[in-house]
Amino acid sequence: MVPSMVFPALLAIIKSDCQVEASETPTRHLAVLNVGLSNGLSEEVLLEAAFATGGKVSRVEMCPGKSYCFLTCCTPQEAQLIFEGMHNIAHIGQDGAVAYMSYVKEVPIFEAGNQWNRSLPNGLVLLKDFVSEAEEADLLAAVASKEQTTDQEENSLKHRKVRHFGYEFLYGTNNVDPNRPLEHQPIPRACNILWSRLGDGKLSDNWDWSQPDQLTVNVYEPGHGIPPHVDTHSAFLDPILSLSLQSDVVMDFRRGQETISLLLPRRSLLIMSGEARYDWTHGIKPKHLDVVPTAEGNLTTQARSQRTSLTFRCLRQPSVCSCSFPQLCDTRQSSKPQSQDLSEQATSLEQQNVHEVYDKISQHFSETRHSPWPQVVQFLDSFEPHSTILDVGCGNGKYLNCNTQLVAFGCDRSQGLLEVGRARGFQIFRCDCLSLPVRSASMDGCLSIAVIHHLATPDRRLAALREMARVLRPGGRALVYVWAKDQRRNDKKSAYLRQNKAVNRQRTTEEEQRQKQQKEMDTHTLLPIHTNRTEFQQQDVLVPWKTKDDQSKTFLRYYHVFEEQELEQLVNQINTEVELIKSYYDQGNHCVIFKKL
Ligand SMILES: O=C(O)CCC(=O)C(=O)O
Ligand SMILES: [Fe+2]
Repeated sequence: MVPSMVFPALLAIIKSDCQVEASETPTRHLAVLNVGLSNGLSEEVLLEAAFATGGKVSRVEMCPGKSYCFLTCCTPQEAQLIFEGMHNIAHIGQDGAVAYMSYVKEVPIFEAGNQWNRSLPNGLVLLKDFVSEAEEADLLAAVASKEQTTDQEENSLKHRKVRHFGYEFLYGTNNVDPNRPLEHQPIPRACNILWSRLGDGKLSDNWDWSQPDQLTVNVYEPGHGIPPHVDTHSAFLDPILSLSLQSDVVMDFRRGQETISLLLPRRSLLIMSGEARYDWTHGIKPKHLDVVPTAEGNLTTQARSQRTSLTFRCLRQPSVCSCSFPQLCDTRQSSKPQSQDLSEQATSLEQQNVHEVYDKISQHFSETRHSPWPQVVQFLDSFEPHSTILDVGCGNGKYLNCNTQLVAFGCDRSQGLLEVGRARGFQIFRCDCLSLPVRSASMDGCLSIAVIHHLATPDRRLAALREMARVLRPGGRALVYVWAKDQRRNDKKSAYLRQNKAVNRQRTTEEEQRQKQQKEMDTHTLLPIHTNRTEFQQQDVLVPWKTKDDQSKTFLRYYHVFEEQELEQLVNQINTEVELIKSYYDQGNHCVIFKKL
């Protein structure tokens, strides 16, 4: 079969997208059509299917926002194994997408996904070959021995099996009870070989402890993992040690949206201290295969086998943490009021930092919003004359008269902005985007431009999309724009970042003011105040708005800035039958068009 004859349309798309040419004879490279990030499929499910064919993959390129991806093998023969085992045969992911393959002459390289070539989080140290194979066997025997597990059943609820020594780690509270040491189950003596190996080095200079008093043993079968977490600050001192036995595994460290993956080889010791212990989460994805870097700088897949890890910690007493990393610190968090539930907190945040702010800044805000975005206009122009369009969160109504052939309505929460729009003669009404007073299936099109990033929980953002899906008629289409966390694409700064240069002179005073405001707020909120016209460090932020007349007066608007693919994933969760028909990045915004089926 000549694949390029079979899927000319799909191949034409990848050719025009990434200048990749199909090859009629086998090469090392395969394009996998119909399998990609935009149809919700991950590298992992793809690799499992490829692995099952017996062919070995040396590199994977998932393409941001696309429904295809690429695999590279060491030889064309390997690629052929995968081609023959998968093309039009393999059903990938939960929905069973059929994989269509084609040999290609080469593979494009995308910037995304390179979480390997980054430097490690500060305070993270990996000591390879920390124990010998003989010591590994002794340690495994010591932590497995039956006499020591008498008063504790292995806990299979957590998938992986866990066993504790010294003190039990209580998963209900994520803490230990210092008054209840496991008297009959001390840390096995076999572990003592480890401390002398650490004791004399510089490594231990900043440590809070010299010998651990708590050990958790985790036994992972292939496919098991541990969710991203931080070991409770108030429960344990610095550092945390983890010895890997029996199998390599990849551990992911995350801070905000940054992810760094690290291969923990069998018999290595991982030391998490300082920032790595307090400010980054660590976790292991529940997978059978890991993607690991090769010495040549490629990626390859590696099957996991059973892995046992020994995590050594030392209790903190009293259990009050005084670290300087508030983000994940339970001591800091618990001093904040926690009385309201999440949705109440979300509504009050939106009330204070969205609705009230827009009401106050409406006049000035409206003056800064005049030129319509070309791609939004293009979307509006794609409708037949006399189509009904609802702009949800229409602000001053600038999209309502772009195409006078349409019957366009707008709605907004902000009384101030509505007044501006009303004065311009638009048909607008006041409502909340979570409950549109509009009949179901009545609109040909919906717009939501820079609106749902002001909603403070994923459920509320999804609910807003569902409302739009509800009011669309079958066949109707919606366009949604949200602010992207990533304000730079292909090395090009968004308009928002580009303004930075112009205001450089003010920068220091702005930054000082921001820090001052942040200090004042710290006692009741953990949301960071963003420094305007710089890249986003976090997804949930307060963005300052300075009024025109009184520069000293700053309003803080709440934003949830979106990660790559986050908006697409929300669209996939809308229950009404909708189809994502386009997603793109436009000057600092993630954008989707979806259609009601
Ligand atoms: O398996 C590991 O290496 C880590 C275990 C861990 O993070 C924990 O038990 O808190
Ligand atoms: Fe941990």
